Amino acid sequence: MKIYFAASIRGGRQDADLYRQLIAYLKANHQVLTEHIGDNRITTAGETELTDQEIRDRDIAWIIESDVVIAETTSPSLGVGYELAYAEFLQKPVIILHRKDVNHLSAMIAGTEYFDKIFYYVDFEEARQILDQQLKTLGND
Ligand SMILES: O=c1[nH]c(=O)n([C@H]2C[C@H](O)[C@@H](COP(=O)(O)O)O2)cc1CO
Repeated sequence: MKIYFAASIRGGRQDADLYRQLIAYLKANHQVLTEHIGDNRITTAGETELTDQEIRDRDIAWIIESDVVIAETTSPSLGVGYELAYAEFLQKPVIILHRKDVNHLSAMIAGTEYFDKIFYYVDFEEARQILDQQLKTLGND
């Protein structure tokens, strides 16, 4: 499957290592269109070699191309919120991962009926198991 992995960049890079681990795991069996999100050379400045319009247009094209959007939402990010709304607009399957006991997921995401696959997890291992199970279910649809 083609996966659009969404996670914070300008919203904060404190979880960049976790994003890298999740992307590496997904890449074993799938194509991840947004591998750069796990690159810890990307700081809160974002991808400085591209203009903001180039980033936005490329990412929307990738969401359109993707089979599923997976968002790690623990670090609040305007970009991830926008991408999730866009995925809803396109009726793309969406899986949301949010770490337990860190902060509350925005009501604008948690309160959207379309987002019915929101998982609260503790660590990479648990996230991996959730993704395994959810992607298997999607693959059988
Ligand atoms: O440099 C970038 N590259 C990029 O692909 N994005 C996209 C992908 C991420 O899922 C999301 C992060 O948004 P934000 O930067 O507002 O945290 O936006 C965002 C930026 C910077 O805003």
